[in-house]
Amino acid sequence: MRTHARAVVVGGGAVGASIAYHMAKAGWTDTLLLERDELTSGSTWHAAGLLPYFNMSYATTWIHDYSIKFYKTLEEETGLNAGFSVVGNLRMAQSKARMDEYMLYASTAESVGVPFEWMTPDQIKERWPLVRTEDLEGAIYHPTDGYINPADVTQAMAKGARQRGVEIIRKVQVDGFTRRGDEWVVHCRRMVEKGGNLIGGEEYFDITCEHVITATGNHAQRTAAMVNCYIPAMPVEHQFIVTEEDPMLQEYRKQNAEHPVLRDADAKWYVREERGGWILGPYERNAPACFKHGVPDSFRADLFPLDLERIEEEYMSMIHRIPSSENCGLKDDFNGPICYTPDGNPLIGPAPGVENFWFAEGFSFGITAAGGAGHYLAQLITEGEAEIDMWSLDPRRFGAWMNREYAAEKNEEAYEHVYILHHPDEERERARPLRTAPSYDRMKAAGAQFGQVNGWERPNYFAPQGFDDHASRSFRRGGWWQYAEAEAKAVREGAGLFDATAFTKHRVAGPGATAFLDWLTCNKLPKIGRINLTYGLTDAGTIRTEFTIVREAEDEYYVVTAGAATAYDHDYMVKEAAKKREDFGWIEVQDVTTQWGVFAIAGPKSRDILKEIISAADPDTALTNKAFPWLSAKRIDLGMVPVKAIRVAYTGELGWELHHPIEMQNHLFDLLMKAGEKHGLKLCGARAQNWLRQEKSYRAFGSDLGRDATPLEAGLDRFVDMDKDYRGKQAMLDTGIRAKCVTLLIDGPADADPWGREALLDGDQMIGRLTSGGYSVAFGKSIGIGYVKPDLAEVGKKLKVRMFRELYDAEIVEDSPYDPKNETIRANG
Ligand SMILES: NCCCC(=O)O
Repeated sequence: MRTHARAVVVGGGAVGASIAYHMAKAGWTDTLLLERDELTSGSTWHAAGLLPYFNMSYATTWIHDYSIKFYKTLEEETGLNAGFSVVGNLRMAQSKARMDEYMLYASTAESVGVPFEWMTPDQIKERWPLVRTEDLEGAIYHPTDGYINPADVTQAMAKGARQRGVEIIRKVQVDGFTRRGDEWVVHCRRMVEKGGNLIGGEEYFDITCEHVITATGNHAQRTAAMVNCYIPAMPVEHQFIVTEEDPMLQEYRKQNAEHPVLRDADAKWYVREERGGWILGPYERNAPACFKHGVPDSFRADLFPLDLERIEEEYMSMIHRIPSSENCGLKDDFNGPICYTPDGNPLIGPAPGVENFWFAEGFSFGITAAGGAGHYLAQLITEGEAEIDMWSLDPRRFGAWMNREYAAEKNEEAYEHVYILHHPDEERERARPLRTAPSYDRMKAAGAQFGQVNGWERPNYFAPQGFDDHASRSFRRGGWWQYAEAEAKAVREGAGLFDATAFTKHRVAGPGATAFLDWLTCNKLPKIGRINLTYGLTDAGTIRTEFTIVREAEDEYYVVTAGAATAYDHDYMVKEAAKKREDFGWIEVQDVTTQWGVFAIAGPKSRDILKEIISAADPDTALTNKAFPWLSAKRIDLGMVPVKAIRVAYTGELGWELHHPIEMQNHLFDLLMKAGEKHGLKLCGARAQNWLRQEKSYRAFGSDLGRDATPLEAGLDRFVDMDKDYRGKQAMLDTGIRAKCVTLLIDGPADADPWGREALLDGDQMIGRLTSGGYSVAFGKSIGIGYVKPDLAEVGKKLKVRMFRELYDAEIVEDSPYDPKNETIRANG
């Protein structure tokens, strides 16, 4: 019996098999895969096997692209034919808005290099006459994807893994994990078998390893609980039905090739051919989450009963779209659990708070994702970093505040959203409001239209009462655009107040704190009372986290990071601090996010407003440049509220962040609003802020800054100290400059701004893409931040940006096109 492996993969579905294969391919041949039943016996066996390219997320698009290309190579390597039918993928649109959605998606496809074509209704009809097209606007067509046999592709990957040295052991149940020194002990149980028959009784044994990777599908919550984690990976019932043969389809097929997989997103279904009939896969409303409290042990390769009523609408719409299907009876049905997460993306990466333990859970597109997920996760484990930015899939993007009830609500919503029109300005509605700052009700009464960051409600913009945000959403300038424009102007001309309570805040203190942060980040640490913007790097030298560090005392720091990244940053700092305590001394890392509310006041009038409420011997001088210089931090008192005031403003105007005890937020809000009345203080939201920061070329973590660019590529040289040593420095230098971040002013269409994913072209060559986009009130045109080939990153360079299939002029401008000398930020008074 095997007692040790370098890596143990738990779960023998498509994802687990792919991970084992890719770990071995990466050189970790001492990998063991454990499966409690037979390979594929979880969700894999009842998956429909679709391999769609279409996905709005970059990381997921890369992953799907890898899978599709990889599956095409498997037969040659393993001799097993996985049944890949490269029939293509026709995604139909019933409305202009849907075509707009496809055009935005096409930006992702174009920048990743995924082939696609546009089709008119007539072209569809000509090629596939069984499809009704008179109510269609058009379609996007991917010729290179299709579908595969899920069980066969899993077996092929498993065979490939074995050929590369992986051992696969079936019928082994993992009951727990214990950390022993630097190792994991995997506690296993096996049913005693003889000659293929269970003969009763159980065998218990342990396997030790360096790394554990779990791909346990519907069992994800139980698996995570074994290492004291909660992850919101919970299955939702998904049904699909198979019809009897369609005589008209059979007739058609005598002369023609198979139909592509047909997707009528507006009708919320896919349809593909299956043995002369059709498979219909609906993504209907009201599909229930299941196994909220775990999968019963009795549920093995089982299914739920079909609920035909729930999918009646989608069934009828298939008949509308393919009239010949009306006469086909129902031959078979599947209603099985498919794992979801609150945002519909899988969880691929480190387990929060746990060393050398990796999740590959929550896959709702498991067959399409398996190949790429295995490949990039193996890179992450064996090389320390993947070549794509995996942040949007990182398990730590979800906070520790989530629970089963939340997951059930959101995962049902994610299921329903598979085919819903995804406006880039969409805000999903379920499980809200949940995390609210105290001023939420006041903001709401003032017209706030909220978005969500890590569950926190945060105003996107303020509109008159009765304004319908949902109806205002668009791929172009939505109904909210005018309010964001007014807010952005108010900040440039007067003053605006933003709620930034969602920011992640940590206290890092102790005798080892200074040496630790100095090693963790690439900029010089600030002096006491000052702040610095700085970056934590990955081992590949790319940007892992953006930190605003306030030094409050010699060994005491207040560290502010992105609101979306609380668990991600906490996990990173805690794990790294634990490793460095021996070298540096005691380091305390405490998440204080929920203790501090944050307002940001910005604009030329912001000082005048604060003067009215500051408790100081001389309010007129307390906030001057001398008393309170730019990039410094101080404790001040505003009314009765003790405030950590930080002189920065993400909008690029004179301003302060006011970090205050969260329980005093309403008092502070009322004070600010009253004092601001005569100065025209305007409540503002994240949309205006996002536009304003682009005028200053302030990069946003998560879109402009991520694990695929070094700070030097991101043009952040002024925040990079070349003299000191820090994590990732050498790798950053070795990487060189593969692409360069630039700001562009864009003469786009009259009714739209870029969203930050559009392709950039030089002539007809794609040379980069936008990572942010919006509108500039200072220049009266669209603006964007993006990455281009380094030799083209010259001020004045004229490029084209593709929006809605058309090319528009874009020009690279000097960084910080608004107030390049920072005069307004430094304004005295
Ligand atoms: N399991 C994914 C089904 C949705 C789609 O292929 O469009």
